[in-house]
Amino acid sequence: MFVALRMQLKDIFYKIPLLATSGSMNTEVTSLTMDSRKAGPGSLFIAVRGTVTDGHAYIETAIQQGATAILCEEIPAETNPDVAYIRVQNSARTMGLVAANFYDQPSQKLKLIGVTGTNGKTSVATLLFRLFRALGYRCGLLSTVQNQIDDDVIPATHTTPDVITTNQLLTKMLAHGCTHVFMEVSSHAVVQERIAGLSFVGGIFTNITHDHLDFHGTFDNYIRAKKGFFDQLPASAFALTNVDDKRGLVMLQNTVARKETYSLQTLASFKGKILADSLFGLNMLIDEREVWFKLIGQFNAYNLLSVYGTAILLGEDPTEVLTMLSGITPPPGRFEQVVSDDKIVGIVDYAHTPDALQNVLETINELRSTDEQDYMPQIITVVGCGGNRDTSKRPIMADIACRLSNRVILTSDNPRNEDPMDILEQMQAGVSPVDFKKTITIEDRHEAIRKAVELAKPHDIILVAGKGHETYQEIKGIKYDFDDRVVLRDAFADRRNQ
Ligand SMILES: CC(=O)N[C@H]1[C@@H](OP(=O)(O)OP(=O)(O)OC[C@H]2O[C@@H](n3ccc(=O)[nH]c3=O)[C@H](O)[C@@H]2O)O[C@H](CO)[C@@H](O)[C@@H]1O[C@H](C)C(=O)N[C@@H](C)C(=O)N[C@H](CCC(=O)O)C(=O)O
Ligand SMILES: Nc1ncnc2c1ncn2[C@@H]1O[C@H](COP(=O)(O)OP(=O)(O)OP(=O)(O)O)[C@@H](O)[C@H]1O
Ligand SMILES: N[C@H](CCC[C@H](N)C(=O)O)C(=O)O
Ligand SMILES: [Mg+2]
Repeated sequence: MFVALRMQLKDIFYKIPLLATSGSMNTEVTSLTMDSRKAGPGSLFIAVRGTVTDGHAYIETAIQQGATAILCEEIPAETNPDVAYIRVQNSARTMGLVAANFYDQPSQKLKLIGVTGTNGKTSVATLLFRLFRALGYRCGLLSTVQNQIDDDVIPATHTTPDVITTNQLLTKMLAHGCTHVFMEVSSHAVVQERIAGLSFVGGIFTNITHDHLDFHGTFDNYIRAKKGFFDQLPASAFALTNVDDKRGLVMLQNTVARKETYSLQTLASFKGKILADSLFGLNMLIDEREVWFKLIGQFNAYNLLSVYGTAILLGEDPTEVLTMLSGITPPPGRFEQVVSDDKIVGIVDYAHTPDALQNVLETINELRSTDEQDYMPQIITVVGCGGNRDTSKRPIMADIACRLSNRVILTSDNPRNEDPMDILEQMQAGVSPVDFKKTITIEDRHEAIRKAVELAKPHDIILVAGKGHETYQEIKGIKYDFDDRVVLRDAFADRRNQ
């Protein structure tokens, strides 16, 4: 059911602090937008200062396209008498409050849980979504891979959508009868106020390591951004943190939410222990109960523990939660295995940060040594680093790949607007002279994966890192079809036919 929205400015700005207004607050608004290109008759255009340009420069364009009201930090020198202008301190933050009022506070009408941290957000949010569906609830998911309303998949453009889109999606979720929504909260989203005005019942912190220093400048700023999410939680919410992470408690320093912890190493509200970890899954002890899970690796033990803790904090029964959780599969592109007929194990994983790459490779190294055959399988890693993103992680990731693999093929991963060879040279700079002979540099990712398959012998493990679920390779503004899993599968098939 689609209900056309129509609201007067005085209702949209109910209880929102304003610095100045010009024009009538009885003006009717039928849509919200922060992009002049999407403004139409009856729009409220919100001028936001961005990283590339300033939305204030597009106020006139938005009015020409029919916008009847403008929310901004600076009212233009020349105003249009038919348009209402509202000046506020921070238009990005106010946009969140406006969106919540316009859509009638959807986040307050369901249980919204946010997940933040460098790695594990998609994994934890998706596991929660799958768990709560298995427990019988109608659920929503906002994640890097996709947004979802029960079975209905809505493509995602960001890890955390802009706040107007989020409120629209929450409204659809409510209409569908969803009671629980799990969303990723990226550090960009916190800084850009994409979560302003949302009402969370809980927040989860996974971990924090090196990433996005291009955007945040320093590691301290990055920590502050993640912490900003917990600072915003209300007293009625819970804040669940990983105390095995050095910054786990820092995250909760200033929150008024109820503090809860999880750990594999120390005393915590939710305590877990790994009993066995293999290519078939994890055996863990959680709250004195022994359970087998389908996920692999220590990092997934943390993800599972945070999911368990969240479910208990939301009032679910421990035994039922563990029973359901033991049957749940990982999200796409997270340690996804593609095995050849002659038993080469391909692993496609979204590890695109130094910490994630290290975790995945350490896991592969540990699991490899427990294999039964006489032959010690070789690890061949195919990896690249994204263009127009944090440059400082490039040499570090190449070094980690070399230290933890027998062969490394350096290749492209969404070069975007950069020259792929520049990125590859920056990666090569991190490789020690001793390790250099392990590496081959092949700019074309397709060729790189085929080379790995050509080099592999039965039982070897090929890790294709960085793109996981992605189905494109972005080069100079164009997204070409590309899927690591498909390329790997095709290369295995060609090997069989040779
Ligand atoms: C660096 C960054 O985060 N950019 C985001 C930001 O864009 P921006 O600040 O560059 O915007 P801008 O181009 O300067 O424009 C400023 C304003 O003018 C408006 N405008 C602009 C042009 C015009 O003709 N008319 C007009 O109205 C724009 O709509 C915008 O409101 O705000 C936009 C609207 O919300 C986002 O789409 C955009 O995401 C870009 C595409 C992006 O790639 N973001 C990535 C880095 C990101 O956000 N990633 C995180 C996950 C990271 C992780 O944890 O791994 C995510 O949450 O997805
Ligand atoms: N708890 C964890 N700790 C460390 N590494 C993890 C953890 N969970 C997953 N990983 C690794 O990080 C990769 C990305 O995981 P995931 O997609 O869940 O993270 P994310 O935080 O959503 O990433 P993004 O910032 O791109 O949205 C996985 O493919 C895996 O290699
Ligand atoms: N959310 C992350 C994903 C990075 C994935 C990697 N494949 C890349 O393109 O760098 C980003 O937009 O920075
Ligand atoms: Mg994610």
